[in-house]
Amino acid sequence: MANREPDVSEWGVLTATEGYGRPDSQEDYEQISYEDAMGKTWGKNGEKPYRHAAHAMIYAPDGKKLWDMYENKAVILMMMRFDGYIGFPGGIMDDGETVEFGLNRELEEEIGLDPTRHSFTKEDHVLSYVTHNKRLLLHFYCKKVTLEECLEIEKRTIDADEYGWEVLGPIRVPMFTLNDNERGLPIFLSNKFIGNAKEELLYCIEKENIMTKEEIQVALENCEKFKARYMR
Ligand SMILES: O=c1[nH]cnc2c1ncn2[C@@H]1O[C@H](COP(=O)(O)OP(=O)(O)O)[C@@H](O)[C@H]1O
Repeated sequence: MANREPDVSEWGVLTATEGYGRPDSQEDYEQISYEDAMGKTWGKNGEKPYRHAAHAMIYAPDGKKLWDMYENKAVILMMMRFDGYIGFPGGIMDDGETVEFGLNRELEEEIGLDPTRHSFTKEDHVLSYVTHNKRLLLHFYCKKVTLEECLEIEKRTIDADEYGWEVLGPIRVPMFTLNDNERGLPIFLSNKFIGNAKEELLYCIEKENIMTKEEIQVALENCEKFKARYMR
């Protein structure tokens, strides 16, 4: 039988969610307050309302030195997603779920986080955004844990239900820069990140006093210099 492109209607469950995972433009992410995101029904009359999604950064202060030279300022957990983008664990809320309940459910499914030990609450909320393109209200959370807890959380990720499917593996952000000013965090920042995950990462690095605004700026400038030389 001749090869034939499957019709979109044959993609099954993917057709319902496929739009959410698509590459997107940074301009479409507008920061809003948590109250604004929660306080009204988003979407025009007669259209399906926007959905909520939540993602989270788990980190611990570090201090270990790479080759006895480069101090790793923190262990920050991200992940390689099914689509090749780097992001934080989390996802879209099911109907009727509160955002924090749905976030804890997603974290258990995606990284095996034990909700009896590390449950996320409103206290951990950092930022909210709306993206009209994807009709999503995005919420971002951040939690500091001890280094021991962080390493244990990281280990559990490969036993999670979604490991090997939606989540292809945990990733640590290199929180150091080698003395060529590029290898480490600057080159890491040249990766492809889903949604506004890169901005969320940098926001939390500053907010949690892991690096100063100036240090982050230098890393971003060195990332751009690297990209100008090696990427098209
Ligand atoms: O780490 C993140 N930070 C910010 N937005 C994200 C992140 N990960 C995903 N998103 C956004 O949320 C949408 C849905 O998230 P995700 O793909 O995790 O949901 P799902 O696992 O329920 O399908 C993505 O298409 C993207 O726009």
